[in-house]
Amino acid sequence: MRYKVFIDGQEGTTGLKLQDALAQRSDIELLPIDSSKRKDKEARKKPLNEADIVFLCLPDEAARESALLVTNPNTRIIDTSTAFRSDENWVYGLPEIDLQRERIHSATRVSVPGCHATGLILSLRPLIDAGIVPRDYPVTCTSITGYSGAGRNGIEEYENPALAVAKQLNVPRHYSLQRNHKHIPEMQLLTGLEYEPSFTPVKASFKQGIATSIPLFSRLLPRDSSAQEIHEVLSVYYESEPFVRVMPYDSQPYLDDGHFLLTACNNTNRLDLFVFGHDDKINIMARYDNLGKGASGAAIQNLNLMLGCDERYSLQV
Ligand SMILES: NC(=O)C1=CN([C@@H]2O[C@H](COP(=O)(O)OP(=O)(O)OC[C@H]3O[C@@H](n4cnc5c(N)ncnc54)[C@H](OP(=O)(O)O)[C@@H]3O)[C@@H](O)[C@H]2O)C=CC1
Ligand SMILES: CC(=O)N[C@@H](CCC(=O)OP(=O)(O)O)C(=O)O
Repeated sequence: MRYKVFIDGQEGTTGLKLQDALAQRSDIELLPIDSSKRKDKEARKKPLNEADIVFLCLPDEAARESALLVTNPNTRIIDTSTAFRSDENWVYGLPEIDLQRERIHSATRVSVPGCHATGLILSLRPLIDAGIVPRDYPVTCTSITGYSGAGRNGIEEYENPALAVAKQLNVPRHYSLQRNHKHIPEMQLLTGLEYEPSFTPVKASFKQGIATSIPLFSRLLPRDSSAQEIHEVLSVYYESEPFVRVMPYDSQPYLDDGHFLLTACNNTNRLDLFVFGHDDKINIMARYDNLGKGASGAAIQNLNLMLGCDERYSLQV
């Protein structure tokens, strides 16, 4: 069986990566669209409704518009934008938690998690489910990401030497300083936290790779859980996951002279989870490719689950 797939937004960062990966697959026929018509509503309607699976790789507003253009009940949609992640009619595409894998398999509408949200949710959800981190814990998280997360315009800005000098883009930049980043609603919804996490993203002058870091204090946890206990819970939770690797406890040997290498999962769909800590202080870190498990890789993982084929098909571990 060959599935018809249409990528709406196929000339953008996420769309291009998806296209490259799917063009190699014998089980998929990519439906074309004339480049000059790619923003034309009428021209998009045809492939949107001929496809078995549609990927939306568009800004939020355009994704909402395209989803409404799909009237064929047999067309299933995978959306990479923020538009539907908190929508109860859509399945959140993070198979590693709870019953999401089964839900994704039978879903007609799947939203791909936000890049920053992926690290926070995978770090905390098992601990909240186990009662180690209480739902009212005051969670804070810092995430450092490569500039490709900002899409085509962001990439052009960083890769334009004159602009990069004028705007001092060689220096890491904090943003969403009002603690209002667009991933906060999905972070709260999918962890079940009572309060919004205090989330600080930082964009830096490297293209690809992301790392989230979440500090916890044993004395604020109901069972005074230690870093080692937290490591054990995460290891068991993700034991059989193909893409989540819980690294050995307090992995000093994996560090470069005490420094964390956040690009180590680039060009894979893998996410590495680390637990560091001593005495009262615990630090949970996740590293992955913002364009892999943070975007296109996660989109392909969801596609594989929806089609019932090997979850790892065309993905690097
Ligand atoms: N980059 C990343 O790491 C991640 C991105 N995402 C999300 O995925 C989506 C795509 O992001 P990304 O690929 O980075 O963004 P890009 O800006 O690189 O690409 C978006 C594409 O959509 C096209 N487009 C814009 N408006 C319309 C429209 N009305 N109709 C049809 N096409 C349109 C753009 O064309 P043109 O350039 O000509 O305007 C561009 O080709 C976004 O919602 C983003 O938030 C999700 C996870 C990670
Ligand atoms: C570097 C950078 O600006 N990153 C973007 C997120 C990229 C992303 O993947 O977010 P969505 O999937 O929700 O669009 C940001 O933090 O807003």
